Amino acid sequence: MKDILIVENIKKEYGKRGARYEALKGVSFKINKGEFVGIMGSSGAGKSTLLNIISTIDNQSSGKVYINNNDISKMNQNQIADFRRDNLGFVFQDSNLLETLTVKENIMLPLSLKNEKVSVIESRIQEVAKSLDIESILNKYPYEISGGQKQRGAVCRAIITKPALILADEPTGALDSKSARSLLDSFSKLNKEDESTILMVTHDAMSASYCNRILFIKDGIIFTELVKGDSTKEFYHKILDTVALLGGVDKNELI
Ligand SMILES: Nc1ncnc2c1ncn2[C@@H]1O[C@H](COP(=O)(O)OP(=O)(O)OP(=O)(O)O)[C@@H](O)[C@H]1O
Repeated sequence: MKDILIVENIKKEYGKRGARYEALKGVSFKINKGEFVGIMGSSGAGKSTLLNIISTIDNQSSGKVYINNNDISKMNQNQIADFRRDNLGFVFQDSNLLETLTVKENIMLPLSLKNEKVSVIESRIQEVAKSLDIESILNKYPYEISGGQKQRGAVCRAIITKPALILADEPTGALDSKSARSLLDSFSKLNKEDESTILMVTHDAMSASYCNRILFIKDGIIFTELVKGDSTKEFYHKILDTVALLGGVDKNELI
């Protein structure tokens, strides 16, 4: 099985001497091609810090990150920008679609920046729009469509380059539950049918239950890991129990 992501003993310190804070205290894990992995943990546990390092947006204090066999700490700023564009797809809580461009223009942006041929761009847009069921809104502007449709547009933009790894930070955080489920169904479909590898940070147990595996972070370390078995319902309840154990949420509030 090919490792798409290898995180080796990552540590991250913030602040200067005398006021140092260690946000990550030695985090190690691997993600195989075709896995859909969730990261959970209470506020301040270090999830965003970890995702920012894997995203190449921030640097670790020590440790290694390999994405698709590349040691990202060895790259200069130009190489990192190209690497990010070619290998990573990002989906955030807000779609971040550019308001002055149509949905289609937003989605094609990463390929336009690569000077890809128009015919290639056109056929790839049709492919991703069909897969995310947004063919009918391609010519609309972001202000003309719903939050769920915007997020599906953002996913199309993230996958148009066929990235090795999709990084999603609370992608359903701003959606109602129906739109959230529809987006998560799309992630599952991409994962199962295209073997897309997805790493998703979420606070939400329902969203997490779509993953194959969850890493729980507490105080800068991986506290535990849950692997999905045959039953999604059982997995969901185990997630709730673990979240309660971590002290993040009262289990009874979530049911
Ligand atoms: N730039 C920074 N300077 C100093 N401390 C920071 C910085 N960024 C994060 N921290 C600290 O590092 C710890 C981990 O923060 P991080 O944002 O990774 O947590 P998180 O798990 O993503 O939390 P949340 O779920 O609330 O977003 C926190 O204690 C935070 O205060």
